[in-house]
Amino acid sequence: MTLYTDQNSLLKALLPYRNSKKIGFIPTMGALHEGHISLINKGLEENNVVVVSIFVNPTQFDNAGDLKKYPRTLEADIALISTLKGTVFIFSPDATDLYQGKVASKHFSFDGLEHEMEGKHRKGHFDGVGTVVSLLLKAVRPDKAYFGEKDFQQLQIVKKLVEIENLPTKIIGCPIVRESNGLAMSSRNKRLSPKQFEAAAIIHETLSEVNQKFKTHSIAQLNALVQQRFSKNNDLELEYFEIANVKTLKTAKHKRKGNNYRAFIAAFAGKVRLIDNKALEE
Ligand SMILES: Nc1ncnc2c1ncn2[C@@H]1O[C@H](COP(=O)(O)OP(=O)(O)OP(=O)(O)O)[C@@H](O)[C@H]1O
Ligand SMILES: CC(C)(CO)[C@@H](O)C(=O)[O-]
Ligand code: BAL
Repeated sequence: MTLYTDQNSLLKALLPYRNSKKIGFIPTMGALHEGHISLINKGLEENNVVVVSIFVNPTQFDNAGDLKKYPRTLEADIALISTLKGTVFIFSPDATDLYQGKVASKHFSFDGLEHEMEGKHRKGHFDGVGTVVSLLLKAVRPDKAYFGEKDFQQLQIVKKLVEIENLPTKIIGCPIVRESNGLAMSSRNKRLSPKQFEAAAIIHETLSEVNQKFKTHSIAQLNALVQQRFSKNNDLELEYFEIANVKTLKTAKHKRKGNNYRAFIAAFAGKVRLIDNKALEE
């Protein structure tokens, strides 16, 4: 493991890998957990070197409190990555080095993907994500970059970004890694009290119930079921539940033959916002 805190030294270190070797890339905001490690290990299996960026990107936050409280655990992240087998470069720049000037978002159109779910509830979020991922992909120039399905909408948007910007990187989606109670691993889980952590299992339980009932129930019935389940829970507040088409991410009101759907939840445990999703089997 080697730590780089500026683009120039990272780019120099990557030079010997540029021609015949493969470079894998895992962008993160740090506070690493087993979900991130699964992405890094996949990157190590498929490439000669893996770059892990650790950068809490201010332009994708619409909530100053969320940005301030975002867990920052660089020393522990370095220690965790040091236990892995293979060549890993950690890239942990400051905002001015990465943005090379004004720390601000560019505006993107991702064929409307940016207006759904997370886009509706976190203003400017996908402009911030698009801006920073574009900067990172242009700097690192990886063969493959790995993103988790926990942030399924982000994964689809990043695939669209490389298409729009004609970038050569292949975007790989990776399955969601969960805690033993089913809660999707997330850096923000570190902010949950033990009680909230247990209560948050309702998110995955609900998605699993929706999946079990998807064949036999209408979307309206499933919406009602989810609202009712959350209304009985005092620790979690539902922000949205949506069944959406996997390609357009548009809300599905009725099931249509030949379409694939996924169920999505965002919920608050106190001030901590959690998201999860599940593929629905017909
Ligand atoms: N449980 C998980 N399983 C698989 N991939 C994950 C998981 N959690 C995060 N990732 C992926 O890791 C990458 C970096 O995510 P990020 O650093 O934002 O961590 P996070 O745990 O999603 O944090 P948070 O949701 O609190 O921002 C993203 O591609 C994300 O989808
Ligand atoms: C892709 C990303 C690293 C961009 O800041 C972030 O949105 C994340 O960690 O999912
Ligand atoms: N993992 C998604 C990054 C964010 O919540 O801003």
